[in-house]
Amino acid sequence: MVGSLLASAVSEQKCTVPEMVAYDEAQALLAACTQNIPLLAPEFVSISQACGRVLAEDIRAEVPRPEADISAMDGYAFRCADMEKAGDIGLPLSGQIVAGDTPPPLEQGVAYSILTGARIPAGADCVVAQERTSIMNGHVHLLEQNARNGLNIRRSGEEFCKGDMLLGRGQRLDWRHLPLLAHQGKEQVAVYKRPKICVVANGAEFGATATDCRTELNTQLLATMLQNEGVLVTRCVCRSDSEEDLHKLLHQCAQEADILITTGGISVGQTDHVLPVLSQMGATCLFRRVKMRPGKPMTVMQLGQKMVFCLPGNPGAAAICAQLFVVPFLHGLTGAKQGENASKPIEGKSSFSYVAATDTTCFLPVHFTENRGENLINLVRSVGASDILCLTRASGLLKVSAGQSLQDGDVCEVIPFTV
Ligand SMILES: Nc1nc2c(c(=O)[nH]1)N[C@H]1C(S)=C(S)[C@@H](COP(=O)(O)OP(=O)(O)OC[C@H]3O[C@@H](n4cnc5c(N)ncnc54)[C@H](O)[C@@H]3O)O[C@H]1N2
Ligand code: MOO
Repeated sequence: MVGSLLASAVSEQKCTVPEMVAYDEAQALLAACTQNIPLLAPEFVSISQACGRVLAEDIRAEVPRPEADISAMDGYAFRCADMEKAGDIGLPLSGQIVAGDTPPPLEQGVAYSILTGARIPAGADCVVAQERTSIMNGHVHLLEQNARNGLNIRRSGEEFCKGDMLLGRGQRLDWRHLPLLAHQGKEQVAVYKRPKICVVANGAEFGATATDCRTELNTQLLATMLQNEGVLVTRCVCRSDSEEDLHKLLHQCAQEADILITTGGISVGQTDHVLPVLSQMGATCLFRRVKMRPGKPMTVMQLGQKMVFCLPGNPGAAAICAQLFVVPFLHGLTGAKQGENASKPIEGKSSFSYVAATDTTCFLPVHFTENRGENLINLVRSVGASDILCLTRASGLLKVSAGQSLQDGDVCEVIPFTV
């Protein structure tokens, strides 16, 4: 489905781009490509199914909140002027209002008992909390002279009025948004359709018969990361180094998915078949290899009308490339608001120095500590692109552009991980 939406973006992109692109250039190529992709089609889902989905419509209030003037306390509703006039005698209690009642107007010179959330009767202008009163001979007396107009009354529309914008198109829905939709009496809401993504790993080291067997990690890592973005993900592993097996699997995945994500098998080794197989299948390159670390082999292709993200096999590099390239692409596709979805950079002060090579943009795993009100950015120990431990110790990535030298004390921005 995304496939057809990608049609206009595919254009005549052959491998005319340079062999290896600078990081910013790779991002620009992808952003330009994303811009040409129309947003996904909307569909209606029930509110109970809407969590994690991206709104495809603006939601304006049709019903204000509170819906009417209501009491903020369990207590007594009356007219201030009546209470003042009654003095020591107090006001006779002549009714009880609970939440859900539509009370009759307040008669002259009386008080009603009222519960929190119940509608204020017409004519009452004050509610005094129960514990600030005493009842004697069926009359309400104030313990303090604190009654005033509007006391403990929540006015209709004080939270929002009819016509106010509640949620904007592109908002990713979570538990915070659902009460607003329910309040507006919505049973169904328009959300963008979810693209189907297939994550494909490969390598003989994941086969049961391998003598030096390894645990396949990346499909779990990537599927979980991307599911958090509200897409539908399936996982596949080619557990051999056979080009044929890989071809079969990728062909099958391409039939079923809107977007393909491969991991591993894209470097220059004899068993790195992913790119030749995709080329055989007719895929063309948006860019091939990026001047970045980790993630140098990162490649993006287009297979007919489908995007193919070829991530490195090293798990740390795969995770970082998915955060930097795939997640923002998905946000663009679903119209999800970047800021709302945790891609907003966080500012801090570096507690270390680092010099990036002249031709390589570096992404460093970092975490924050607080020091005298300042956000300090600390380098997390990492042994390189295969490191999965450092991901759990880091809260995001510090970008040091090619040729840049970062000084201890420099103010910079961290790209937080989406979690
Ligand atoms: N001669 C060169 N060798 C390498 C280069 C290079 O430029 N020239 N680049 C290095 C860089 S940088 C990276 S990153 C890796 C990427 O290679 P691949 O993407 O082809 O990945 P693989 O070789 O298949 O695997 C690398 C490493 O990661 C492990 N791996 C792979 N997939 C998974 C998975 N799904 N779950 C867990 N672990 C996985 C694999 O077992 C290897 O240990 O190439 C360098 N080499
Ligand atoms: O660039 Mo690779 O992803 O460093 O190991």
